[in-house]
Amino acid sequence: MAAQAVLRSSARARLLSGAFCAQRGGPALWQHHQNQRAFSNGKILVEMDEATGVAVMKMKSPPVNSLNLDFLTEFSISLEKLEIDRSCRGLILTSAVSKIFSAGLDITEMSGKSNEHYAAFWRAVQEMWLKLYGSNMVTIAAINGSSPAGGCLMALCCDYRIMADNPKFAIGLNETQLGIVAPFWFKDTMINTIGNRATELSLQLGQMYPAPEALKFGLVDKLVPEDKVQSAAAAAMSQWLSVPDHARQLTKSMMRKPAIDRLVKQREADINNFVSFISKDSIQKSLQIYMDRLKQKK
Ligand SMILES: CCC/C=C/C(=O)SCCNC(=O)CCNC(=O)[C@H](O)C(C)(C)COP(=O)([O-])OP(=O)([O-])OC[C@H]1O[C@@H](n2cnc3c(N)ncnc32)[C@H](O)[C@@H]1OP(=O)([O-])[O-]
Repeated sequence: MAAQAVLRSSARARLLSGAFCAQRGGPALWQHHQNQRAFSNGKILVEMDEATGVAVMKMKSPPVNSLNLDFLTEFSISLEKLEIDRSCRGLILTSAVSKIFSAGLDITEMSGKSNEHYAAFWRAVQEMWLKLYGSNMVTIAAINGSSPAGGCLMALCCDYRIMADNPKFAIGLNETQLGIVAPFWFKDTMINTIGNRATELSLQLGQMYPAPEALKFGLVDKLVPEDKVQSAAAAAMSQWLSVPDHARQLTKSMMRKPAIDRLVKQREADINNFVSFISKDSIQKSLQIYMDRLKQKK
């Protein structure tokens, strides 16, 4: 629980100190409408049902919800805001972009930038993971589209995953396909979900799994028709919320704390590793080739 408590109190301290606010012009305010409260930071829309204590967070950064520095900052601010709101017990994470959950880390943030930029970017990726994986809320991913790499990581951070039953939508940690390496905490998150052997296969091959295969591997928990993803997530949420919060939270922390502590202990070293890796000429070349291929495929 210590890591959890530290996460919570440091999140609150940063929010109250306005560290993020000064930088981005302040957190968005709640708008009230009957039993609903909502706020938007631009790339993130949040609607909370006051009767159920469930917030739905929609990622809205077209064309592909790629995770750039702005997006990650807004995401972490939004999550902090919900985390410190005692009336919010559950979070459904989904996408407002058709056919895409998230394309993962924004590759342009990892190409042709300064080492200072890479360090700030990686810290924001770590922050997103620490907050989402360590959240006290029940978190359910409503995966309504493709979800490679960092998008898959976000889904894996949630307690339960429901995906649209469409073989065109794929999910997985495909980093090796780009010539880059998922860090140990991406790997730990996947091992904690699907086990060691399946993770080894997935990570070495950079495998993307179409939705039906993802279900077989346990990468997602349930497939439903595309138009039922949100309602299925809401139904699963009521089941999860029927468990007393304190018992569920302690159990979640018991399962996840070792992985969280591992990153907390070596955050700076992990940032340094990322910066020295990503700034190598050979890695920059690989990313360039991958981006060119993405554009040519059109
Ligand atoms: C060590 C670090 C660990 C790394 C973790 C990661 O997450 S690594 C990340 C690993 N992530 C991946 O490997 C995902 C790669 N992406 C895909 O596989 C597909 O884009 C898709 C399936 C998400 C959507 O297919 P679709 O046919 O619906 O859409 P489309 O393909 O036509 O793309 C539309 C526009 O978005 C652009 N763009 C796309 N993704 C990214 C991105 N991540 N970033 C930036 N830009 C991206 C794309 O170039 C195009 O731009 P244009 O030409 O309009 O200027």
